[in-house]
Amino acid sequence: MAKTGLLVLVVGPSGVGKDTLLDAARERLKGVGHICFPRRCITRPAGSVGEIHIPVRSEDFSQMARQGAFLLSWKAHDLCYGIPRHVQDDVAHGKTVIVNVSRSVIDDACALLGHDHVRVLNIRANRDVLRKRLEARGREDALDIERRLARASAYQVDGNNIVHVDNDADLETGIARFIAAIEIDPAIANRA
Ligand SMILES: Nc1ncnc2c1ncn2[C@@H]1O[C@H](COP(=O)(O)OP(=O)(O)OP(=O)(O)O)[C@@H](O)[C@H]1O
Ligand SMILES: O=P(O)(O)OC[C@H]1O[C@H](OP(=O)(O)O)[C@H](O)[C@@H]1O
Repeated sequence: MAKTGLLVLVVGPSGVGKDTLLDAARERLKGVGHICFPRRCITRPAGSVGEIHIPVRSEDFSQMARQGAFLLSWKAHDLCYGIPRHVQDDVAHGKTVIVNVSRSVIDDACALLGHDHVRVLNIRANRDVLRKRLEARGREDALDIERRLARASAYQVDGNNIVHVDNDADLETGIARFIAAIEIDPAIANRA
């Protein structure tokens, strides 16, 4: 793979604000030509609360995976998620591609693209904050919220290509920190 291009993995527990921060960054960085924010394929019905995604029927997802449609895929919360394969070409062509992924696929991404082509933005907030946000979002029922909170500490995210972003304050502060984490990293902001 050429030396340009970067895959930026936005990770963190459910409810921490990944999609909200990504939406804000997508809006604020839309004039920055080399940065893109692809949509994920998810076996969740269209029109659900939260992120805009590419809805895929469960029966179709496994076939798509077998056919190589996804660069990265995983299961969580009784759903399947996939990052479209074209992301690999985008990175190879010098794009900075920013996506929300499971913490479980960080190692896969590094193995596929090489450590030099992967950055991780680990979004953090404490458990009480997660609970309040999941309840306020209202997309999941009480049992699903408990399962999501139980999963919150299931993964340790550490390593030398990781930037931690605290989203424990108000939204504007969280957005400012997230954008700063993108803009301060020359590898993310300046690759063209
Ligand atoms: N800094 C913040 N202050 C207040 N509310 C926030 C903040 N950040 C996000 N939220 C709210 O918290 C809820 C959860 O955010 P969001 O859906 O973006 O989380 P997520 O990390 O993408 O979760 P999931 O992994 O479940 O998709 C949303 O309703 C969002 O509006
Ligand atoms: O706990 P881990 O595996 O890191 O994250 C699992 C998945 O859970 C969330 O799903 P959703 O967006 O709420 O459907 C995240 O977006 C991520 O894709």
